[in-house]
Amino acid sequence: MSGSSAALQPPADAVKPVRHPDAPAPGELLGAHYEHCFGCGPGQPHGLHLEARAGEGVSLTAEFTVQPAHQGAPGLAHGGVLATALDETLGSLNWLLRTIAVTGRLETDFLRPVPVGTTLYLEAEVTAVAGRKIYCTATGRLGGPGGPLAVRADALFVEVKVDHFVDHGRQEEIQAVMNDPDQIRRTRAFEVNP
Ligand SMILES: CCCCCCCCCCCC(=O)SCCNC(=O)CCNC(=O)[C@H](O)C(C)(C)COP(=O)(O)OP(=O)(O)OC[C@H]1O[C@@H](n2cnc3c(N)ncnc32)[C@H](O)[C@@H]1OP(=O)(O)O
Repeated sequence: MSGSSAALQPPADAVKPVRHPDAPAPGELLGAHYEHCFGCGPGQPHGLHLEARAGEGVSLTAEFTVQPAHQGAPGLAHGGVLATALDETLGSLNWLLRTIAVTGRLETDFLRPVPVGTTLYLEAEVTAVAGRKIYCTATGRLGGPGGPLAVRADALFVEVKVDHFVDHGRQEEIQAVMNDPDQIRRTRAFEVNP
């Protein structure tokens, strides 16, 4: 069974999402938003190393190859890892809106088992925006963009300020980010250039 709950139905005053004029061009790789992110960071040995690429409008594609470290059952991807891949892909959409947002709700359907060694081809798009609320949807297919549908998700992201991370993140990691001028510049650009 699939289909999102009432909590993920955009309200009547929701509007269509608008791609930010400074969003990466269609086809461009988005790059990691944080080196140690479990979803996309190159500094996480057992992370997903998911690579997202801008699409048309407020959409993107992403790929993730299931590694032995991602198993739940023998030889199969753990469902939580697959949910992470969907979450990360959906979160990457916010680069196209140039908005900082975190997952408020994520509803996932697991339709087919995903073996270790499989590359999951993900597609995501923002469907509606209502104030700070960003509604989006994603699919993951086996072996190719036209392959069998294995997972899908609907989600609500909520826009936050950079202070969200500064206030709640562990001091050690926050300080390390604060000491990295490139990271600060990248993040602040979202706030002063909405
Ligand atoms: C450095 C940069 C790097 C960028 C970093 C990017 C990281 C991306 C990583 C991938 C994505 C993640 O995993 S992010 C990590 C996982 N997520 C989190 O840690 C978020 C934890 N939750 C929270 O911090 C909070 O609950 C928030 C921010 C989501 C919402 O709190 P808030 O700011 O006080 O806002 P609040 O008033 O409660 O909610 C605003 C509106 O959203 C609705 N809303 C909120 N939550 C829900 C919900 N679960 N289901 C339905 N609706 C909800 C409310 O009803 C309300 O609607 P209305 O009354 O206005 O109609």
